[in-house]
Amino acid sequence: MTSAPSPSSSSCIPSASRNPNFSFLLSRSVLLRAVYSFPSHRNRIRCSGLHLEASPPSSLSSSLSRRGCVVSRYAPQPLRALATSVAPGVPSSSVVGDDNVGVLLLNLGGPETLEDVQPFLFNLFADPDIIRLPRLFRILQRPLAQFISVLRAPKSKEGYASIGGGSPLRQITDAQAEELRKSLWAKDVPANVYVGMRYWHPFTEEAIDQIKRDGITKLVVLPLYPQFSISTSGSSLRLLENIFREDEYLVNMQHTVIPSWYQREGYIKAMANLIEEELKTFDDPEKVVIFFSAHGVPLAYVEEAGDPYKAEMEECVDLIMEELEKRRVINSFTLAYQSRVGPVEWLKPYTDETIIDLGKKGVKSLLAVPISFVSEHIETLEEIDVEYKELALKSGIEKWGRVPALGCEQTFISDLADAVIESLPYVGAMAVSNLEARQSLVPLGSVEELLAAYDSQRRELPPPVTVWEWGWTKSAETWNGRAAMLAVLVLLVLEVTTGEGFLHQWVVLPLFR
Ligand SMILES: C=CC1=C(C)c2cc3[nH]c(cc4nc(cc5[nH]c(cc1n2)c(C)c5CCC(=O)O)C(CCC(=O)O)=C4C)c(C)c3C=C
Ligand SMILES: [Fe+2]
Repeated sequence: MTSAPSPSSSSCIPSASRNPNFSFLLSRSVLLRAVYSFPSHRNRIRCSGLHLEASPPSSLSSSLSRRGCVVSRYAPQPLRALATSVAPGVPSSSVVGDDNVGVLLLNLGGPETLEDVQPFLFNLFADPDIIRLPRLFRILQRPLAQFISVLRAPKSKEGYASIGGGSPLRQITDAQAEELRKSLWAKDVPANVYVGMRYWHPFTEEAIDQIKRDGITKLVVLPLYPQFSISTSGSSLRLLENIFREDEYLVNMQHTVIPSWYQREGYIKAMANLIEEELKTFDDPEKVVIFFSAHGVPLAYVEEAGDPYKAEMEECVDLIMEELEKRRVINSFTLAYQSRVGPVEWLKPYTDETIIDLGKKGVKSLLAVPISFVSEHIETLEEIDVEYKELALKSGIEKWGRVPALGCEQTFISDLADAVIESLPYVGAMAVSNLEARQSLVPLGSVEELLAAYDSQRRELPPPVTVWEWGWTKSAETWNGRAAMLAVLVLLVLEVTTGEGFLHQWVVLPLFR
C-alpha cells in the first residue's frame, strides 16, 4: 500500500479533458456501450455489492434517467466522441472536500519465490472465472485446482527460475501505486493508493482491511488491465463485490469502478511513444512489422460468454496505430495472442504460428509489443524475450526488438491519475444535494449486473487448462484433454463420495475438508 497523510486543506481539481468510457460486450453478437452510474448513498440503495460509477456524458443523462442505464450501440467513432469534458457545473472543490479518497489498484499477483509457485497456481485455478465447472461439480473446484497446480508447478517453476526466481509483479505494481499517488498529489488530489492482487500477496482482502483502517470514504477501483476480460478484471471485480456485499462499512462507502481504459488518450500516446522509441533502434525503421502480442483467452470466453476482451484489444491496437499514423509512422502491423494453456481453442491467430508465417512471408524485422498488461512479467520476460525471439530468429526474422511494458512511464501514470480524477466529480456531485444529478443517476447496477450483462447464465466453459495431454494432432489433443478431464472428474467424485483414492493417499484431498 502506498499511503500519505490526509489533506490539510481542501483542494482544487484541475478540469480534465476526457471521461473514462466503459465498454462491454453485452451479448454474443452485439457490442454495446454501457455507462453505469450508481450513487452509493445510505438508505437509498440496495445495500449489496459493488457499484459501478461513471460520469455520464451530458447528452446521455436523459436516457439515464429513463432507464437507469445507458446502453447505446457501439461504433468506433462515437466511442471517442463520447469523451466529453467532465461533469460540467460540478465545482471541483466538491470532488475531494473533507473526504478521505482512496484508489484501489487491482492486479493479478505473482509468486515471489519458487515455493510460492504451486500455491499461487492453486489460487488461480480455484477461481471459477478461470476454470468454470458445471454446477454439479462445483464442489470439486478446489481439489481440481490442487491437482492441476501440482501438475503444472514444475513447468511454471522453470519459467520463474529463468526470470530470477519469482514474479516482478508485486514490486512493479507497488512502484506504480507510489507514482500514481505522487501524480494525484501533484494534481491536488490527496489520495491513498492501495494494491489488491487476485492470486497472491498483497491479496485484495488485505488491501480492503487497510482501506477500512485508514477510514477511506471515497474509493476509486482501478483494475490495472487496460482491456476488460472475464478472466482478469471481471474476476477481480466479482471477488470485490463479494467482499463488499458482506461488509457494512464498504457498502456505505462511495465508490467508483473504472472497468477498462484502453481507449484513453494518455495510455494510447504512452504506448505510441514507446513504439516510436523502439523503432529507432532498427536500421530500417519503416520496414519493421509492429507485432502486437496480447495474452490470449479461450475462444469460448468471447464466443459463448461474451467477453469483450477481443473487441477491446482490436480497437486498442487500431487506436495506437492511428496515433502512430498521425506521427507519420505507417508501418505494417499485426495482432496475435500468446500464452495459451490447455487443450481448448484460444483466441487466434496464435503468436507462435504468426511469427512462423511472417518469417515465411519474408519479413526480416519484427518489433514485439506486449499489449494486454502494463508491467513486465513472466510472459514478457520469458515467453516473448526468450521463446518467441528464438522462434523468430529460426523462422528467418533477422532483427527482433521488443517494446518494454509501460511500468511507471510518466505519460501513462499521469493519465491514470487523470482517469481517477475524472471519475471523482460525480461521486462528489451525489454527495452534495444535487437533486437533479441524483435523479439522473438512478442506481443502475452492481458489478453482478454488469457481469451478468455479458455472461448472463454463467454457463460452464470448457476448462482452459489441461490436466494431462497426449496425442499428436490438434483434434486428438482436444479430445484427449476432454477425456482426461472427464476421467479426473469421475475419479474425484469417487474420492469425495467414498473417502478413498489416490488423492487421499497423497494427503491432498483431506486438506480441503
Ligand atoms: C490480460 C492478461 C491476462 C489474461 C486475459 C489472462 C488469462 C488467463 N491466464 C491463464 C493462466 C495462467 N496465467 C498465468 C500467469 C499470468 N497471467 C497473466 C495475465 C493474464 N491472464 C499474467 C500477467 C501472468 C503472470 C503473472 C506473473 O507471475 O508474472 C499463469 C501462471 C504462469 C504459468 O504457469 O504459465 C497461468 C497458468 C488462463 C487459464 C487464462 C484465461 C482463462
Ligand atoms: Fe494468465
